[in-house]
Amino acid sequence: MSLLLPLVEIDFGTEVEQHRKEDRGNGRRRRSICGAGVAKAKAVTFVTGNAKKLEEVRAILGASVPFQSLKLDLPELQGEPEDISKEKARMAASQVNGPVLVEDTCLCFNALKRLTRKWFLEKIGHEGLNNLLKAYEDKSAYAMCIFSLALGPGEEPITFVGKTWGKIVPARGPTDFGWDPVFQPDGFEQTYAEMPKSVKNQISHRGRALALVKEHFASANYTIHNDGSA
Ligand SMILES: O=c1[nH]c(=O)c2ncn([C@@H]3O[C@H](COP(=O)(O)OP(=O)(O)OP(=O)(O)O)[C@@H](O)[C@H]3O)c2[nH]1
Ligand SMILES: [Mg+2]
Repeated sequence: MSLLLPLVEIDFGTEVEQHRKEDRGNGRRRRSICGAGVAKAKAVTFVTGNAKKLEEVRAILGASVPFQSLKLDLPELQGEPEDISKEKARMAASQVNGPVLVEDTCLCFNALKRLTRKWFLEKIGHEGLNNLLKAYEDKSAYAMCIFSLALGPGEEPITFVGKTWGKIVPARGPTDFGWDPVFQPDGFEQTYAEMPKSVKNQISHRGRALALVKEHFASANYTIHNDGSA
Protein backbone atom coordinates (compact mmCIF):
# COMPACT_ATOMS: atom_id res chain seq x y z
CA MET A 1 0.00 0.00 0.00
CA SER A 2 1.40 3.36 -0.85
CA LEU A 3 1.06 5.50 2.18
CA LEU A 4 3.49 8.26 2.69
CA LEU A 5 4.10 9.33 6.16
CA PRO A 6 7.55 10.66 5.88
CA LEU A 7 9.80 10.26 8.82
CA VAL A 8 11.88 12.97 7.20
CA GLU A 9 10.65 16.17 5.58
CA ILE A 10 7.61 16.45 7.80
CA ASP A 11 5.39 19.46 7.72
CA PHE A 12 3.83 20.08 11.12
CA GLY A 13 0.51 21.75 10.69
CA THR A 14 1.35 24.17 7.92
CA GLU A 15 -1.40 25.23 5.62
CA VAL A 16 -1.73 24.78 1.92
CA GLU A 17 -4.34 27.20 0.67
CA GLN A 18 -6.11 26.60 -2.55
CA HIS A 19 -6.74 29.69 -4.57
CA ARG A 20 -10.34 30.68 -4.61
CA LYS A 21 -12.16 33.17 -6.68
CA GLU A 22 -15.38 34.64 -5.42
CA ASP A 23 -17.53 36.50 -7.80
CA ARG A 24 -20.69 38.18 -6.64
CA GLY A 25 -21.48 39.74 -10.02
CA ASN A 26 -25.10 39.82 -11.22
CA GLY A 27 -26.32 39.25 -7.69
CA ARG A 28 -25.25 35.63 -7.91
CA ARG A 29 -22.56 34.12 -5.77
CA ARG A 30 -20.16 32.04 -7.77
CA ARG A 31 -17.20 30.31 -6.28
CA SER A 32 -14.62 28.49 -8.26
CA ILE A 33 -11.61 26.68 -6.98
CA CYS A 34 -8.55 26.92 -9.13
CA GLY A 35 -5.83 24.38 -9.33
CA ALA A 36 -7.29 20.99 -8.50
CA GLY A 37 -4.93 18.70 -6.64
CA VAL A 38 -2.67 21.53 -5.58
CA ALA A 39 -1.50 19.79 -2.47
CA LYS A 40 1.39 17.54 -3.18
CA ALA A 41 1.17 15.67 0.05
CA LYS A 42 4.32 14.99 1.99
CA ALA A 43 2.42 14.05 5.08
CA VAL A 44 -1.21 13.32 5.73
CA THR A 45 -3.35 16.34 4.82
CA PHE A 46 -6.08 17.41 7.22
CA VAL A 47 -8.80 18.85 5.01
CA THR A 48 -11.35 21.24 6.47
CA GLY A 49 -12.99 24.54 5.70
CA ASN A 50 -13.38 25.29 9.41
CA ALA A 51 -10.58 27.29 11.04
CA LYS A 52 -11.81 26.56 14.59
CA LYS A 53 -11.65 22.81 13.99
CA LEU A 54 -8.16 23.18 12.63
CA GLU A 55 -7.11 25.18 15.69
CA GLU A 56 -8.32 22.38 17.97
CA VAL A 57 -6.82 19.61 15.86
CA ARG A 58 -3.44 21.37 15.92
CA ALA A 59 -3.61 21.83 19.69
CA ILE A 60 -4.65 18.22 20.32
CA LEU A 61 -2.33 16.46 17.90
CA GLY A 62 0.71 18.62 18.53
CA ALA A 63 3.65 16.79 17.04
CA SER A 64 2.16 13.33 17.56
CA VAL A 65 0.83 12.99 14.01
CA PRO A 66 2.63 14.81 11.21
CA PHE A 67 0.12 16.65 9.09
CA GLN A 68 -0.37 19.61 6.86
CA SER A 69 -3.71 21.29 6.43
CA LEU A 70 -5.70 22.26 3.40
CA LYS A 71 -8.63 24.66 3.50
CA LEU A 72 -11.23 23.26 1.22
CA ASP A 73 -15.02 23.49 1.41
CA LEU A 74 -16.16 19.96 0.75
CA PRO A 75 -19.84 19.53 -0.15
CA GLU A 76 -22.15 19.26 2.88
CA LEU A 77 -23.56 15.78 2.55
CA GLN A 78 -26.56 14.45 4.43
CA GLY A 79 -26.96 10.94 5.74
CA GLU A 80 -25.53 8.79 8.50
CA PRO A 81 -22.57 10.52 10.17
CA GLU A 82 -20.09 7.72 9.48
CA ASP A 83 -21.08 7.57 5.80
CA ILE A 84 -20.73 11.35 5.52
CA SER A 85 -17.29 11.31 7.08
CA LYS A 86 -16.06 8.47 4.85
CA GLU A 87 -17.39 10.12 1.74
CA LYS A 88 -15.68 13.38 2.71
CA ALA A 89 -12.43 11.43 2.98
CA ARG A 90 -12.92 9.85 -0.44
CA MET A 91 -13.57 13.24 -2.03
CA ALA A 92 -10.64 14.84 -0.23
CA ALA A 93 -8.24 12.02 -1.13
CA SER A 94 -9.08 12.30 -4.77
CA GLN A 95 -8.58 16.10 -4.75
CA VAL A 96 -5.37 15.97 -2.75
CA ASN A 97 -4.18 12.84 -4.52
CA GLY A 98 -2.64 11.58 -1.33
CA PRO A 99 -3.42 10.56 2.25
CA VAL A 100 -6.02 12.69 3.99
CA LEU A 101 -7.70 13.08 7.31
CA VAL A 102 -11.14 14.70 7.52
CA GLU A 103 -13.79 14.88 10.18
CA ASP A 104 -17.49 15.34 10.44
CA THR A 105 -19.09 16.62 13.61
CA CYS A 106 -22.65 16.58 14.88
CA LEU A 107 -24.67 17.40 17.95
CA CYS A 108 -27.35 14.79 18.61
CA PHE A 109 -30.41 15.32 20.82
CA ASN A 110 -31.72 12.22 22.55
CA ALA A 111 -35.28 13.53 22.80
CA LEU A 112 -35.29 13.95 19.04
CA LYS A 113 -34.24 10.34 18.53
CA ARG A 114 -30.66 11.43 18.03
CA LEU A 115 -31.63 13.32 14.94
CA THR A 116 -28.48 14.57 13.26
CA ARG A 117 -28.90 17.10 10.55
CA LYS A 118 -26.80 20.03 9.51
CA TRP A 119 -28.01 23.62 9.30
CA PHE A 120 -30.07 23.76 12.49
CA LEU A 121 -27.61 26.09 14.17
CA GLU A 122 -27.12 28.22 11.10
CA LYS A 123 -30.87 28.63 10.58
CA ILE A 124 -32.27 28.90 14.09
CA GLY A 125 -29.35 29.90 16.33
CA HIS A 126 -28.61 28.99 19.94
CA GLU A 127 -32.06 29.95 21.18
CA GLY A 128 -33.65 27.88 18.47
CA LEU A 129 -31.60 24.84 19.51
CA ASN A 130 -32.99 25.24 23.03
CA ASN A 131 -36.50 25.77 21.69
CA LEU A 132 -36.32 22.52 19.75
CA LEU A 133 -36.23 20.76 23.11
CA LYS A 134 -38.89 22.89 24.87
CA ALA A 135 -41.51 20.19 24.60
CA TYR A 136 -39.22 17.59 26.15
CA GLU A 137 -37.91 17.07 29.66
CA ASP A 138 -34.92 15.27 28.30
CA LYS A 139 -32.29 17.84 27.37
CA SER A 140 -29.52 15.30 27.04
CA ALA A 141 -27.36 15.27 23.96
CA TYR A 142 -24.02 14.12 22.74
CA ALA A 143 -21.39 15.73 20.60
CA MET A 144 -19.86 13.35 18.11
CA CYS A 145 -16.85 13.62 15.89
CA ILE A 146 -15.95 11.09 13.25
CA PHE A 147 -12.50 11.32 11.74
CA SER A 148 -11.80 9.42 8.54
CA LEU A 149 -8.36 8.60 7.28
CA ALA A 150 -8.04 7.70 3.60
CA LEU A 151 -4.58 6.61 2.60
CA GLY A 152 -5.07 7.81 -0.95
CA PRO A 153 -7.59 7.93 -3.79
CA GLY A 154 -9.58 4.71 -4.02
CA GLU A 155 -8.51 3.54 -0.55
CA GLU A 156 -11.27 2.61 1.90
CA PRO A 157 -11.33 5.17 4.74
CA ILE A 158 -10.72 4.10 8.33
CA THR A 159 -12.91 5.86 10.93
CA PHE A 160 -12.32 7.03 14.50
CA VAL A 161 -15.33 8.04 16.58
CA GLY A 162 -15.35 10.27 19.65
CA LYS A 163 -18.45 11.09 21.70
CA THR A 164 -19.01 13.36 24.67
CA TRP A 165 -22.31 13.29 26.55
CA GLY A 166 -23.92 16.36 28.04
CA LYS A 167 -27.02 18.51 27.89
CA ILE A 168 -28.38 21.47 25.97
CA VAL A 169 -28.54 24.70 28.00
CA PRO A 170 -29.26 28.37 27.26
CA ALA A 171 -26.18 29.88 25.61
CA ARG A 172 -23.29 30.83 27.90
CA GLY A 173 -19.80 31.92 26.95
CA PRO A 174 -18.06 33.18 23.82
CA THR A 175 -19.94 32.61 20.59
CA ASP A 176 -17.05 32.13 18.21
CA PHE A 177 -17.46 28.39 17.66
CA GLY A 178 -20.73 26.81 16.62
CA TRP A 179 -22.90 25.31 19.34
CA ASP A 180 -20.18 25.35 22.02
CA PRO A 181 -22.20 27.87 24.12
CA VAL A 182 -25.26 25.59 24.41
CA PHE A 183 -23.48 22.30 25.15
CA GLN A 184 -22.62 21.53 28.77
CA PRO A 185 -20.70 18.27 29.08
CA ASP A 186 -21.67 15.86 31.89
CA GLY A 187 -19.65 16.41 35.06
CA PHE A 188 -18.98 20.09 34.32
CA GLU A 189 -20.69 23.33 35.33
CA GLN A 190 -19.35 25.15 32.29
CA THR A 191 -20.39 24.93 28.68
CA TYR A 192 -17.77 23.99 26.08
CA ALA A 193 -17.57 27.72 25.25
CA GLU A 194 -16.94 28.77 28.86
CA MET A 195 -14.23 26.27 29.69
CA PRO A 196 -10.56 26.81 28.87
CA LYS A 197 -9.66 25.33 25.49
CA SER A 198 -7.22 22.95 27.13
CA VAL A 199 -10.05 21.46 29.21
CA LYS A 200 -12.43 21.22 26.25
CA ASN A 201 -9.76 19.49 24.17
CA GLN A 202 -9.17 16.91 26.90
CA ILE A 203 -12.77 15.84 27.22
CA SER A 204 -14.30 16.79 23.90
CA HIS A 205 -15.72 14.60 21.15
CA ARG A 206 -12.79 15.82 19.01
CA GLY A 207 -10.21 15.06 21.70
CA ARG A 208 -11.59 11.55 22.14
CA ALA A 209 -11.64 10.77 18.44
CA LEU A 210 -8.13 12.15 18.02
CA ALA A 211 -6.86 9.98 20.87
CA LEU A 212 -7.82 7.01 18.67
CA VAL A 213 -6.18 8.63 15.64
CA LYS A 214 -2.99 9.06 17.66
CA GLU A 215 -3.07 5.42 18.78
CA HIS A 216 -3.55 4.35 15.20
CA PHE A 217 -0.58 6.35 13.97
CA ALA A 218 1.56 5.15 16.85
CA SER A 219 0.85 1.50 16.05
CA ALA A 220 0.56 1.60 12.25
CA ASN A 221 4.20 2.49 11.70
CA TYR A 222 3.61 4.12 8.34
CA THR A 223 6.57 4.65 6.09
CA ILE A 224 7.13 6.28 2.73
CA HIS A 225 6.39 4.11 -0.21
CA ASN A 226 9.24 4.96 -2.47
CA ASP A 227 7.59 4.68 -5.85
CA GLY A 228 8.45 8.22 -6.84
CA SER A 229 4.82 9.26 -6.92
CA ALA A 230 4.85 11.37 -3.77
O1 LIG B 1 -19.76 24.33 18.91
C1 LIG B 1 -19.14 23.57 18.19
N1 LIG B 1 -18.13 22.85 18.73
C2 LIG B 1 -17.38 21.98 18.04
O2 LIG B 1 -16.47 21.36 18.57
C3 LIG B 1 -17.73 21.84 16.66
N2 LIG B 1 -17.24 21.11 15.65
C4 LIG B 1 -17.96 21.39 14.58
N3 LIG B 1 -18.91 22.29 14.87
C5 LIG B 1 -19.94 22.85 13.99
O3 LIG B 1 -20.81 21.82 13.63
C6 LIG B 1 -21.06 21.83 12.24
C7 LIG B 1 -20.40 20.60 11.74
O4 LIG B 1 -20.32 20.53 10.37
P1 LIG B 1 -19.05 19.91 9.66
O5 LIG B 1 -18.50 18.78 10.44
O6 LIG B 1 -19.41 19.66 8.25
O7 LIG B 1 -17.98 21.11 9.78
P2 LIG B 1 -17.64 22.30 8.81
O8 LIG B 1 -18.51 22.30 7.59
O9 LIG B 1 -17.64 23.54 9.61
O10 LIG B 1 -16.14 21.98 8.40
P3 LIG B 1 -15.59 20.84 7.38
O11 LIG B 1 -16.72 19.98 6.96
O12 LIG B 1 -15.01 21.60 6.23
O13 LIG B 1 -14.55 20.11 8.15
C8 LIG B 1 -20.42 23.12 11.73
O14 LIG B 1 -21.38 24.14 11.79
C9 LIG B 1 -19.32 23.39 12.72
O15 LIG B 1 -19.00 24.75 12.91
C10 LIG B 1 -18.79 22.59 16.14
N4 LIG B 1 -19.49 23.44 16.91
MG1 LIG C 1 -18.69 20.52 6.47
